[in-house]
Amino acid sequence: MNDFLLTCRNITKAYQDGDVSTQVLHGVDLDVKPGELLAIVGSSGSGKSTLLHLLGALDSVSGGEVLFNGRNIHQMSAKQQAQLRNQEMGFVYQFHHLLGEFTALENVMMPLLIAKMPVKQAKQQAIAMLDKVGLAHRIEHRPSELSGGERQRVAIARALINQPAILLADEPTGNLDAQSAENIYQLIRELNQSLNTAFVVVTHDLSLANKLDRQLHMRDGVLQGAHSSTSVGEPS
Ligand SMILES: Nc1ncnc2c1ncn2[C@@H]1O[C@H](COP(=O)(O)OP(=O)(O)OP(=O)(O)O)[C@@H](O)[C@H]1O
Repeated sequence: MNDFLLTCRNITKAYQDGDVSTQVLHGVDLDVKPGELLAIVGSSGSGKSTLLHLLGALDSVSGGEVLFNGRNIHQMSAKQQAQLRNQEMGFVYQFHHLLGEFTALENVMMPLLIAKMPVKQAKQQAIAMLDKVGLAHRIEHRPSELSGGERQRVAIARALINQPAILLADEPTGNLDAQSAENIYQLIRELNQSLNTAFVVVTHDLSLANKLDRQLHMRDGVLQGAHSSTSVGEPS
């Protein structure tokens, strides 16, 4: 047993397309502590998004294991994985994936309604979360009526509404100007402090990566220097 929220041991991933197998991850080890802000950087195609998907059980591993609070998430049933994603993990995708026909408020309420919370309570909590991300004045706007930075903030609010222990974010500042990117960083820091949410952020934005607690480099499907400084386990 250890104190890590998320642990990866020797994860491998190969994509199979007919007879062609593309090995993308070559044995990734990673430990994430509760409340840690971790950046994963690396060149395009090195496997960062692939790893993020495996951390959230959005795709299956070819080998190795991912433990969340000591539980192997790739051995869970589809139903258990869905519950894990709805209640214990949050995701912010590269292109936010907000539902265009719904307002900011409805988008943020959605995970609560999926978790069967009564509408009135879900609405109150979603308004409070949108207030936390600085969008109290935009709750009735649809994604097309929001700026890029505002959309990212709605996506973050939606990802955090169930108070997950960890948020997995793919390029949360991608396509944003410097000021909007700085605002997203400030938001991550504030939410981390007020909710103790751990963040694993895949990013090309080095100014964001440099401000987080720890930065790891993905090179050719291997994460360099991935053991936490307080890890007491045997180095691999
Ligand atoms: N579904 C798939 N089938 C086959 N190959 C894939 C698939 N998804 C990704 N790959 C390959 O896996 C490699 C890693 O992709 P991944 O998206 O993880 O990289 P990345 O480091 O996140 O890149 P970027 O910084 O450009 O987003 C790439 O070479 C890509 O072509």
